[in-house]
Amino acid sequence: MVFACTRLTSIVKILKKSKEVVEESNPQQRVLRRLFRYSFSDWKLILLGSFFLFIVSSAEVFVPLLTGRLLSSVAYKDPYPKFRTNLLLFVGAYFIGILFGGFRLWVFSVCVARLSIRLRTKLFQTYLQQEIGFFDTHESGKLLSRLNHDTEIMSTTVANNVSQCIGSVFKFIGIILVMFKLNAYLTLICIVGTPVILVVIKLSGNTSRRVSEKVQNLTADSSEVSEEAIQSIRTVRSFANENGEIKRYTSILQQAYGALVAQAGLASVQKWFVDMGSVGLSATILTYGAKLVRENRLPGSDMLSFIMCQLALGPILSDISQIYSSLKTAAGASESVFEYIDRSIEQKPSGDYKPDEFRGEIEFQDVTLTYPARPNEKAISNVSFRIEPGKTYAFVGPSGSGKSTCLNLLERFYDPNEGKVLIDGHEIQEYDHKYLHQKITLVGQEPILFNRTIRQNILYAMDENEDENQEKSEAAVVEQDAIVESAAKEADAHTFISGLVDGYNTPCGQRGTQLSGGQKQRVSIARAIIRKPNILLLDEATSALDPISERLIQESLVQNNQQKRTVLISAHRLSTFEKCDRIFVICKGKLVEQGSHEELMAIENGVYQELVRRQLTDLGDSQL
Ligand SMILES: Nc1ncnc2c1ncn2[C@@H]1O[C@H](COP(=O)(O)OP(=O)(O)OP(=O)(O)O)[C@@H](O)[C@H]1O
Repeated sequence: MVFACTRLTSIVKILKKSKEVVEESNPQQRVLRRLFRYSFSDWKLILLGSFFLFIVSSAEVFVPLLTGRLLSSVAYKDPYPKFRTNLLLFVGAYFIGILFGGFRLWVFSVCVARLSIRLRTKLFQTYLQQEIGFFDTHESGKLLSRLNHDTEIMSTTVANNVSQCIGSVFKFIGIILVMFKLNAYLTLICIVGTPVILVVIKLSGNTSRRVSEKVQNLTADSSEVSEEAIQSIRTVRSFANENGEIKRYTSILQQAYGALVAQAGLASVQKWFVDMGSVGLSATILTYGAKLVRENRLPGSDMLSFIMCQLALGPILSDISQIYSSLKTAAGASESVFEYIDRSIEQKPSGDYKPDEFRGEIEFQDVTLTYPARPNEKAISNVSFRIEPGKTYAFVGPSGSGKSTCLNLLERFYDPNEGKVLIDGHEIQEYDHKYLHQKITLVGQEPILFNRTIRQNILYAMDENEDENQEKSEAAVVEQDAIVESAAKEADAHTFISGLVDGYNTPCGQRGTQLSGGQKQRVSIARAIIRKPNILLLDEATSALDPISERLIQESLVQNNQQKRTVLISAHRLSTFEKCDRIFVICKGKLVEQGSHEELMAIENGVYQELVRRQLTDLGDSQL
């Protein structure tokens, strides 16, 4: 007895010490604590679920005791009244366990769903607030895997474990109390054996965490590959590289399979140890118990109850071992999710400057930008220019020279590493985010449409459209339709849209794949101008259009610029830029020439002159 107690105390000390060391050095513990804090915001539900669990566990604890009593009542002279009472109690305990078990399941499933929603919303919100450079350096497949897969692991594991853990603790305490009541010596044997099993669980849990981290990373890689292949199916098909993509995908799955097999093997070994430990314990108890019964120190029915209690302890320990290893899995998933949630945005936050008057005068002062994905290469360096409001400017130059980069800076996709971008004399960072993007709109090189109708895509730019579910009056819908139609006309899109069977209600497909390149460009121009921006940025926005459509759009946006917008165009075609008020010639990230078409043509051996000459002789600009 003394030996048993000493052993128990030393094991408890070792466990305590190792816990302190692990807590200090192991960030996983911090991550898990944080995850639990997330789930504890549903404390009322958890409390309710715990109450149901308490009832279920209490009912289950009484079953072994009642079984023994049921058996001993048969030995009475007139066994039936006693037997009936015990039978009723026995069935009642089971019934209560089943009934409240259902309630418990329901409450904890609600907790899982709520936690999952909270985690996903938080992570999605975090993603959307990151600077654009973040998306240049983080693969979208990985981000989506964290959002869909890892948050699911976190919520199910945590909520289920909270439930399982509370249930196991209740049952464990209840059963130990019943066992003490039946026989203290036998109970002490049980208690001494239990920590040994717990140490096995702990040791295997550490390895299991490493393996599960690997599985999660490989799962993220596989979603990256599959997502890229599906999104680029046209390129895959045109190079007949379906098998190559399948091979890439299956090779990652194979690696994940290897890790999963190792994980399953580890779980089995752990289960063997735990179960074998339980069997060893049972054999010891049976031997000693039989001796006590033989010596009339313990009634046979109590021995039976004790064995049933001890058998019930096995699954509880097994549950605890599973809780431990699945918590390790959740810790792996949480680490990467929290890493994103905690990421500090590497861009100065927008200010709150919202002037009543916005003229649209732009100034670049010695601007240099290095993209985060290519930190050793300057995309543009020391670029300075001034743009007057209400005029049209063009950025011209060879491919990759830095034209789009200048426009990206005006959208604040990136902030300059050096120099300043000023609008109406104020640094662009000072402006309120929403305000700035109401005043400046970009039509990109490869416009992306959403998987919605043409009408919804154009209306995407209207602020009041933020809540799509909001009911609108008939008059408001008619007014909105008129606005959409007028924007589409200005973008020369109305004719082709009206020609479609479903007109403005035609779906565009994912990323606009159900429309032609030129149609997509026109819808995206309509989407940009419906916002009535003061500064319109057109980055190769008409490159896919036929010359007639391009001329029509130019006439409405540039020549008949009734709203006196400032228009900045990045273009390769002479027809697009020659009539602009002023042209900036960008070459290798530097502003090398500026002036009107005529002024630039007058520069002997100038870059612009060469560019035009090559276009006219149809050589293209690739060698500039
Ligand atoms: N997101 C990015 N991350 C890293 N480098 C980039 C990124 N976008 C552009 N670059 C690089 O910056 C340089 C300037 O690119 P930019 O898109 O401004 O050229 P451009 O003149 O608009 O070219 P094009 O006429 O072909 O559209 C190029 O070398 C390009 O490879």
